Amino acid sequence: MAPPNRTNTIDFDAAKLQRLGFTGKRQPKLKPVSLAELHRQLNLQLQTSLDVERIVNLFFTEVQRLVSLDALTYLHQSSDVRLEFGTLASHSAGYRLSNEGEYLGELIFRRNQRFDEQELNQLESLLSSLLFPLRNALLYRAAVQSALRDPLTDTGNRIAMEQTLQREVDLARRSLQPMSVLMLDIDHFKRINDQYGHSTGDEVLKAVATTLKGKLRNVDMVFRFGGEEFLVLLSGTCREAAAMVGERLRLGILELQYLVQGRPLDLSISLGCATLLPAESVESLLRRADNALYVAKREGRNRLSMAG
Ligand SMILES: Nc1nc2c(ncn2[C@@H]2O[C@H](COP(=O)(O)OP(=O)(O)OP(=O)(O)O)[C@@H](O)[C@H]2O)c(=O)[nH]1
Repeated sequence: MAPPNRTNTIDFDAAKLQRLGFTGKRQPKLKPVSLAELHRQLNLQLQTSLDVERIVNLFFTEVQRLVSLDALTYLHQSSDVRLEFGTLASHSAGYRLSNEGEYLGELIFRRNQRFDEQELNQLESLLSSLLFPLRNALLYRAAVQSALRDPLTDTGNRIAMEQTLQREVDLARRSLQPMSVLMLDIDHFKRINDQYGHSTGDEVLKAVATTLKGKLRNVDMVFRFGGEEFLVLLSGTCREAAAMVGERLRLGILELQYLVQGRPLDLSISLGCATLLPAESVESLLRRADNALYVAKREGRNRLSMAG
């Protein structure tokens, strides 16, 4: 038998907030003292962080003082957030959270035992304490992310690249996993700007970035760290696999049919590939990738060169 699932929509406008227990009216069968106390505690605790994961985890832990749960899932696709706490269970109660039209994600409570009406009322009431901390954390996350993105190509910017590289190098060292980078540059990009204008140049940059992203796995990261220079970070990737990815990207750009004034542009990229050596620094890894890129340019462009 399929488990009974409940999906509800909650719009936390002012009226709803009142209905959830701030009107002074007692709700049937609720435990007003402990519910009120939990609201008070949640209001204090959830304000202490701007981290979405920490807030949802705190909420999951605290709510269990009133309603037992086995798991909690929180999803906010456009922010790229998917959180799972606890272990999967057969019964669920899902809520679509929004505040005055602003979508704040989906929250699913899960449990092996069916939820009763009183528990659902309590959960719904407690959700109101999550609302504003969660909204603030999502806004903060969006602000941080936009500070790390290149708005033209929607790839990571130089700051993001530096932060991520250091983290990934540390991780690769600790986990003894390989890691490679591809540094790439559009060939004769200046000619495109000179011949067709800067805005066409911008459109070409966007098309190249989109093609690169389309040819990579989700876990691979693309950064635009200079005018027409990109870095692809390939975690868990050895030299041979990185060379294959580099070739795939080179061919992808070569096959890109970008039309200007009805005619396809001749587009190509040159790439330098370097694989992290034991105890190597980020600076050294980048220097080797840059040297390899220089070799690819010198040897005629539209090619991949491997760092020694
Ligand atoms: N449209 C546009 N052009 C940019 C941007 N950033 C840098 N550029 C241009 O990119 C060009 C880079 O030129 P070069 O460094 O000479 O390189 P190239 O013409 O690609 O030649 P090779 O790399 O040697 O193949 C310059 O004309 C810059 O003005 C940008 O954001 N938009």
